[in-house]
Amino acid sequence: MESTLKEMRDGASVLDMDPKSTVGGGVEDVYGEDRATEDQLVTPWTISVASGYTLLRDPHHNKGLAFTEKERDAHYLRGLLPPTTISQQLQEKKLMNTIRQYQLPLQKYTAMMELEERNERLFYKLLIDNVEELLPVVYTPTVGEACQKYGSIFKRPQGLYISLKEKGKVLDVLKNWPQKSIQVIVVTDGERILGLGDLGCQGIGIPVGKLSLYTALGGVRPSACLPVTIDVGTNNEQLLKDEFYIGLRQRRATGQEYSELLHEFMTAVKQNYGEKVLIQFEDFANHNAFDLLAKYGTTHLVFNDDIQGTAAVVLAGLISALKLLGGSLADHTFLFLGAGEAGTGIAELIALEMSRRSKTPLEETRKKIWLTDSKGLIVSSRKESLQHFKKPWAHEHEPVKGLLEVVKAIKPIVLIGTSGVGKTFTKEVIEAMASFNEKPLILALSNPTSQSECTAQEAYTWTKGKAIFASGSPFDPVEYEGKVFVPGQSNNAYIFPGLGLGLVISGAIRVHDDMLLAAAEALAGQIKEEYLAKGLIYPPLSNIRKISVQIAANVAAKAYELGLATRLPRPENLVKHAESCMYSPAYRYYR
Ligand SMILES: NC(=O)c1ccc[n+]([C@@H]2O[C@H](COP(=O)([O-])OP(=O)(O)OC[C@H]3O[C@@H](n4cnc5c(N)ncnc54)[C@H](O)[C@@H]3O)[C@@H](O)[C@H]2O)c1
Repeated sequence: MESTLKEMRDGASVLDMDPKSTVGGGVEDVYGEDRATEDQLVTPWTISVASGYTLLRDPHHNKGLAFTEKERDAHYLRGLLPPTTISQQLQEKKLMNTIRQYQLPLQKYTAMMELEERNERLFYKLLIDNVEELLPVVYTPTVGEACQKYGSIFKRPQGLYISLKEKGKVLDVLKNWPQKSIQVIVVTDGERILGLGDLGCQGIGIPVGKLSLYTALGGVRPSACLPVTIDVGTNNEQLLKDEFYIGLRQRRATGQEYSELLHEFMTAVKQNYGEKVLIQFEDFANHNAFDLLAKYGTTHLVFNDDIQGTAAVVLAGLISALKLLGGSLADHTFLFLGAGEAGTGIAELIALEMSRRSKTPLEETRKKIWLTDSKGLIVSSRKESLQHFKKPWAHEHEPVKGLLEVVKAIKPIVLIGTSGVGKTFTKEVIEAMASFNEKPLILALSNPTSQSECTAQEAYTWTKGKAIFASGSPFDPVEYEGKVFVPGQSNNAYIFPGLGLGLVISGAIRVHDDMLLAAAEALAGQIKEEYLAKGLIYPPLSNIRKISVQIAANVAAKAYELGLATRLPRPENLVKHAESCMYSPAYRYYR
């Protein structure tokens, strides 16, 4: 153990250590806490053994009133806690009672963040057991408000801040992070936070939230997750004037200065953590997002959730919806409002799936898909002035402006909102969709709720109950003429945790489009007739850990098939293997 500790202190990768110390060749577990079964004793290692007051203030090992009598004796806790001993279940009950009493979502968010800083396992226990209730608290929509007000609610840094001040020293900054065996990094530059625009350094709330879902929904160990904000300034005037703003007080650096800092970060990550660390780009503005993905996609294990994760979750919903609509994807026409990262990313994956299934060239299958941006329908006469990622969608058609006119001209069966602008699916638009479709499929994907293109209530009432509806942020069930409609949540939270787990357990070194298709197919495979009967095109989020296992296994299988996996030999049963690698929040007993 002495030598292991020394290696940890020196930053040696766990992969360099005794191979028996890893879980079945899967997710590494430096502390051995997930390796032992729950009735075995484990040691609460930090760098030294934490005990007494320090142990109570160490969120990784603190159990509060759940410390047993024996542990209180062995770890110098006598007198530091009131005499009662309670179970993790009772702690969970108490905290859920408290959280439910808060009226404002932001109060619930703050309570959850404070819990994470106090008792990490209890935080994850709450999140996993109450996922449908707490996902909107730690993730969209509340995380959006938290980012907007981050300066005021900021208490302890929850991630790594890399600003222009750190240029030339990024590797040293990474070394300051206490955990050495990182497997997943979520990084943002804060320029396009949800549909809320440029929130600069305060965008850190998004990587923090996403990574808590990597653990809760995908089972990646919390200590293997690293949230990062790259701070190159902000163009948000309100934040620049806000005395509580926590970021650099300057306008955004662009061009060479921007790309040099990003490049230094990408290089340092690979140098410090190796080739198998997953870097998820999150909420970058589209003028950088596509270029970063293209630039680093061939040298790093990178993934853009807005472009690729959204695409996989929407494709999964569409594959499920075919059971209600009939026919194949290629038999239908799709229209997007919004031709940015999410819109073009989804469109491309749909076209790819159609192409693979019908053995038709991609250029042909793209013609079933139409996109609209702020200037109207994307058509060939606009091609010269279009951004590069919009060009493949410039089909032959006369120019059309206004969504209602576009809907009438294209007559899609699927209408997808990805513009980030709320209330754009008006009554007239939705009624038009219902006038020529028996079952129009309406996906209002923009986040948070305020930016949703329409509400679930509007979609069901304006189509007189004909619509199949899903949205990016959650909506409650709607009763229309005696029937209850349950809106699905088309959110990439269904995909990225399982996808990440699949990449980690296979030791994948690149993300390939076929892995996204594999993830989408695994998710679609989880939809049952009973859900479809209620109008749901996604399975309930309460099953998410099981869903993530299926996604991880499918993604890992694809990684092995493509020769991109490095954890050899390939485990025979990938579903069982994925399951066995997942983090459990149950308390461990300390010797
Ligand atoms: N549900 C999910 O899982 C999910 C995932 C990713 C993104 N999103 C949401 O999708 C939205 C867009 O994200 P993005 O990354 O694609 O942003 P983006 O900035 O890359 O793209 C926005 C697009 O909308 C267009 N647009 C803006 N105003 C418009 C208008 N009035 N009419 C028509 N088009 C307009 C822009 O020209 C651009 O093409 C955000 O609200 C984001 O939160 C949801």
